[in-house]
Amino acid sequence: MDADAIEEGRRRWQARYDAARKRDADFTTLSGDPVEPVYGPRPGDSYEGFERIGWPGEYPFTRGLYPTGYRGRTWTIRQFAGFGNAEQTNERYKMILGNGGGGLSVAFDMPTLMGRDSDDPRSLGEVGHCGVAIDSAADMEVLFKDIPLGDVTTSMTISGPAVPVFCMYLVAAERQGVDPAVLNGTLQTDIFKEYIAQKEWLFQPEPHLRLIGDLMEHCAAGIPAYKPLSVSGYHIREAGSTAAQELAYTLADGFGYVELGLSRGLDVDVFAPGLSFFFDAHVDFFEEIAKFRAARRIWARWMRDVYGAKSEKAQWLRFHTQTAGVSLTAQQPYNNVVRTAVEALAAVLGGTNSLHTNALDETLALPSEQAAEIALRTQQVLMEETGVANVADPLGGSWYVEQLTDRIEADAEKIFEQIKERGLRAHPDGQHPIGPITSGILRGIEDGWFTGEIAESAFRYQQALEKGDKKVVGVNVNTGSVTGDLEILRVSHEVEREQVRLLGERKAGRDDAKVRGALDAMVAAARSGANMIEPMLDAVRAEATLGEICGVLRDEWGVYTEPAGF
Ligand SMILES: CC(C)(COP(=O)(O)OP(=O)(O)OC[C@H]1O[C@@H](n2cnc3c(N)ncnc32)[C@H](O)[C@@H]1OP(=O)(O)O)[C@@H](O)C(=O)NCCC(=O)NCCSC(=O)CCC(=O)O
Repeated sequence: MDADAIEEGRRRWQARYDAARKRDADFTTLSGDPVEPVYGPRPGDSYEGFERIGWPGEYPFTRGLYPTGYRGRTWTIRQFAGFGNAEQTNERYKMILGNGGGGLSVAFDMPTLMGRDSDDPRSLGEVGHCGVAIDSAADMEVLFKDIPLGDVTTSMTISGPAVPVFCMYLVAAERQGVDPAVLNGTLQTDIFKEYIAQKEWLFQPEPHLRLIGDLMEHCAAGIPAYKPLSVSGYHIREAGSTAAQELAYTLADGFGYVELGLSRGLDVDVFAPGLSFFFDAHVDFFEEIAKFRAARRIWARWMRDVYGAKSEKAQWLRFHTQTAGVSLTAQQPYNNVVRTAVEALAAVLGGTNSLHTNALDETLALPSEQAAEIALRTQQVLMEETGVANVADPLGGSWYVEQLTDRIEADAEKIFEQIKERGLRAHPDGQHPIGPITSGILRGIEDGWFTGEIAESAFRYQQALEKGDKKVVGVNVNTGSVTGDLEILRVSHEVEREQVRLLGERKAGRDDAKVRGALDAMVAAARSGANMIEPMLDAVRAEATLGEICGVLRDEWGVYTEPAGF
C-alpha cells in the first residue's frame, strides 16, 4: 500500500477513535510518558500488504474490532467456575463478582454435560465433581440467586444438552422477573467440536443440528444480544492439535453454523453476530498471538466474500480465550502461575474479548479458592499494571508476528480446501443439504479424519517431548524441586446424596400429568419439524428434568456411537 493510502486510513481511524468513548484511565507508560492508542507505518512510508494489517476497528480487523482497542473497554475477566451443588457455586460466583470478575461462566458436572440426572445410575460418583450439578430449572434458580440475570453476562459451557439447559436459564430469568429478551450471554452449543474432540454428544449430528438451528432462529428473533454459539477450538487444541489445526477446524465449524443459519432462511447480518468463538492460549507466545490475529482476518474475509455479510458486526470474530490447561504440570505446580500469565498475555496481545486464566492446581483438581483468586489476580495484574491495555495491537508490524500471522492463515486456508474436498466426496453432485463446508465437516466426523489428524499432531509432539526436543520445566528438564504440596479442593460425596434427595423431593412435588403432557408436546414438535424451543420451555417450566427431556429425545432420535478408528 502506498504512503498516501496509509495516511488516508490513519485519518479515518483517528476520526473514529476521537468520536468513540474511552475509559477514564491513565494512558502513559510507568515513567509517565504518553503513548499513542495505536502505532503504524511512519508518515511517508509505504508498506507492502498493509491492507491485510490495516487499522483497529476496520476490515479485515487483523488489529482488533474497535478503533479504541482496550482503551474503550478492557477484555471481560470471565472465570469458568462450578462445583458441587447450585448453592455452593452461587457462593463462588458472588466471590468472583465481588472481586472484580466481569462476567460469569458456568462449568457443569459430567452428568449434566451428558444430559443425565443426578439420580441416574450412570451419574454415580460424578455428581458435582467437575462442575455444578443442574437437574432442573429449580437448580438454575438457586445457581443465580441474588445475581440479577439482566445485568450480568453469563456463559454456559455445555453442548450436547445445550438447548434444554438454555431453556432452564430462560425460565430462571423469568422467575427473577427478568424479560428474556434483554439477556446477554453465551451458550457453547458447539456440537461439531464434540465429535471432533470433546466427545460429549447425545445424538447423531443431524438432530443436534436441527436443535441448534431452532436455537439460532429463536435467539435471532427474540434475544438479540444473546450468543447461542461459542464455536470452540479450545478442546481441539487440548486434544493435541497444532495451532493452525485449531484455528482451521474451529473456523470451519463456524462456517458450518453460518451455512446452517442460511439453510434456515435466516439473514446472515442478523444471526452472525450471535456466533462467537473460543480459543486456547498455549504457551508458544508469538504463535498464539499470530493465531488470534489471523482468526479475525480469515473470518471477516469469509463472512464478507463467501457468505455475504454486510454489517461489521456480522464480519467480526469475537472470542473468549482460556489459557492452556494442557500446558500445566502436576510437577512443580507453582510454575503454572508463570505459564498462565504468559499465555494470558498472548491472548491480550492477540486482542481477546474475554479471558479465563487457569488456576495453578487444575491438573490435580478443581481450583481451591486460593488458587482461583491467584488466577483472577493474574488477569488484573496484566490489566492494571503492565500497560498492555494502552495500545491496540502493539505487535502489529512486527516482521515476525506479521509473517507468522500470514503463515497460519495460509495453513488454515489449505485445511479449508481439504474439508471442502471431503464434502465433495460425500456429495459429488455439489448438492449439499446444508452447505459445502458442513458436508465436509460431517464427512470428516464420519470417517474419523479430524480425530486422526489431531492424534497425529499429538503423537508428533509427544515424541518430541520424549526425545527432549521440546522441553517442559519440571517434567523433562529442571526436575529438582523444593516446592511443597498443594491443598486440594475435594467435593464431598455428601453433595451427591443431598442432590439426589433434593431431586426426589422436587419430582414428588410436581404435577406429573403436566410434566408428561409437556414432554409429549415436545416430542410431537420433534416429529413435526416445528421449532422446539417453546415446547421445551413449557417442559422446563413444569420442572421436567434434564434427564427426562434428553431421555425422551434419545428415545426419539437414538444415540450416537463413534466409529472406531485405529
Ligand atoms: C463475545 C464473547 C467472546 C465476549 O462477550 P463479552 O460480553 O464478555 O464481551 P464483548 O462482547 O467483547 O464486550 C461487551 C460489550 O462491550 C462492547 N465493547 C467491547 N470493547 C469495546 C470497545 N473498545 N469500544 C466499544 N465497545 C466495546 C462490545 O461491543 C459489547 O457490546 P455489545 O454487546 O453491545 O456488542 C462472548 O461470547 C463470551 O463471553 N464468551 C465466553 C465463553 C466462555 O466463557 N466459555 C467458557 C468455556 S470453558 C470450557 O469450555 C472448558 C474448557 C475446559 O477447561 O475443559
